[in-house]
Amino acid sequence: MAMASSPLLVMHNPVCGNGTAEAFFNEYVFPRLEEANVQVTQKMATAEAGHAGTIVFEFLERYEGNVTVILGSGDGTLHEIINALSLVALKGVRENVLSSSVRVVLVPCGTANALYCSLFKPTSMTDLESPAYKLKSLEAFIRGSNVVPLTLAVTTLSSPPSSKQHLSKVVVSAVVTSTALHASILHDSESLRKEVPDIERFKVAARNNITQWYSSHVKLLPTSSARAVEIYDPDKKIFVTHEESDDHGIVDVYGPFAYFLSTVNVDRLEPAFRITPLMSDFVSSEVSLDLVMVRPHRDPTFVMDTIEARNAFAEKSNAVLTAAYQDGNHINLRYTDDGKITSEGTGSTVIEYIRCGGWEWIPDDVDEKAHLLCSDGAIFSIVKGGRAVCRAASPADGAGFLVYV
Ligand SMILES: Nc1ncnc2c1ncn2[C@@H]1O[C@H](COP(=O)(O)OP(=O)(O)OP(=O)(O)O)[C@@H](O)[C@H]1O
Repeated sequence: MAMASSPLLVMHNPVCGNGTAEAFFNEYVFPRLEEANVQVTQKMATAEAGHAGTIVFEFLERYEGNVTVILGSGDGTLHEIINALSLVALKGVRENVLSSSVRVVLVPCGTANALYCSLFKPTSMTDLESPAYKLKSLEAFIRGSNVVPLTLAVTTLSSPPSSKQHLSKVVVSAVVTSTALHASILHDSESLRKEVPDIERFKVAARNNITQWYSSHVKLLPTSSARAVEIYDPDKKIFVTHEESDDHGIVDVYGPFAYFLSTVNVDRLEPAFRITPLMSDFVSSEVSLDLVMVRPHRDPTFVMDTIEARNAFAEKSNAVLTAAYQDGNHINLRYTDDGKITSEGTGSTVIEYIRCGGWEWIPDDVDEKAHLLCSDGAIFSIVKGGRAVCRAASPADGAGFLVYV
C-alpha cells in the first residue's frame, strides 16, 4: 500500500497529446486510486502553459513530507515542473528545508512520452494504447515499488563575456538537450501542432530542415569522477576513451554539424526512435549524458560545403534517422570508400556516439540557425557571440525527482 498519509497531488495537462488525459484519468486513474484506498490531497488540471510548475511549487510550500505527484502529460509538462522547482527557493512549510525531493508517477498522455517509453519499454505498438501499459508507473506507486532518480542536464546559455551585461539563463532537461537538426525540427514542429497533431509532425519538420548544416565549435566535457570523454567503438562494441582528449580530458570538435543531440534518462525520444540506444544497453555507472553527432565532413566523398553537397548529404542524414527507428541501428552505420552507407566493413562511422559529462556549443556568429537550442521540446536561442554549456547532474540525496517504476 502506498503511504496514505503523504501528500498526493494528481494533475493532468488537458491539452497534451490528443487531448484525452482528462477522460483517461476519470476512467482509469481515479477509480484505481479509490479501489486501492489511496487518498488524494489535491486534484488539478493545468490551465495554461507554465501552470504545472506553479501548481507543484505551491503544493510543496503547503504540505510537509514526501510529496508525490501523479502526472498525466507528456515530457514537456514534466520539464516545466523540474524547471520551476530547480531554479527557485521554496518558502511556506519548506522555508528552511535545504532541498526537497518529489516522487513522480507518470501517466503517459503526451505525444511522444519519451521518458515513460524509456522507463517502461513498449513491447508493441498496441501496447502504447492499452490502459494497462499506461498505468504501470501508477501500479508501481500503489505497490510501493522502487523509485529511480532522474539525472538532469543543466544548460547555461550565456552572452559573450565581452558584453556590458553578462547575462545567462539556465534551463534543465530531463530528456533531451539538442541543437542543429533536432532543435530546428522542434522549433518548426510547434507551429505544425494544430495541423498535424501526432508525431507525424516531427517527420514533416524533419523533411523541411534535412539539408541544413550548422557551424559551431564544440567542447566535450569529461565526466566528473572518471574524468573522461568516451566514444563508442562499434568494432569492439564498447565505449573507449576518446583519442583526442587533452590533458584535462576535454575534446575539441569542429563542425559543421548536421545533427547534435544529447539525452539523459532516455534511450528514445518516441516509442520507436531509439536515438541513444546505449543509454539502456550499456547503463552508465556515473553521472553522464549520451551524445549523438553527425558531422558531414567525415563522409569520405566530402570536398566542400556547397548547396549540392548539402543536398546530397541529406540522404545520409535520413539514413541515420531511419536507422534510429530500427532499434537504434544508426550506431552501426559506416561509410564505404565511395561514401555509401553500410552497416558492415571498417569505414569511419557515420555518427559519433559519445558518453561524457557535458558539452559546450559555441555557434558561429553568422550561422543563425546554429543558435537554436532545444531542451525537452522547449526552444531557446543562444545570443550572438554567446554559447551554451550543458552538464549532466545528479541532485544530492534527498533532493531531485524520483520516478516510480
Ligand atoms: N491548459 C493548458 N493549455 C495550453 N497549454 C498547456 C496547458 N497545460 C500545459 N500546457 C502546455 O502544453 C505543452 C505540451 O505538453 P506536453 O509536452 O506535456 O505534451 P505533448 O507535447 O503532447 O507530449 P510530449 O512532450 O510527450 O511530446 C507544454 O509545453 C505545456 O506548457
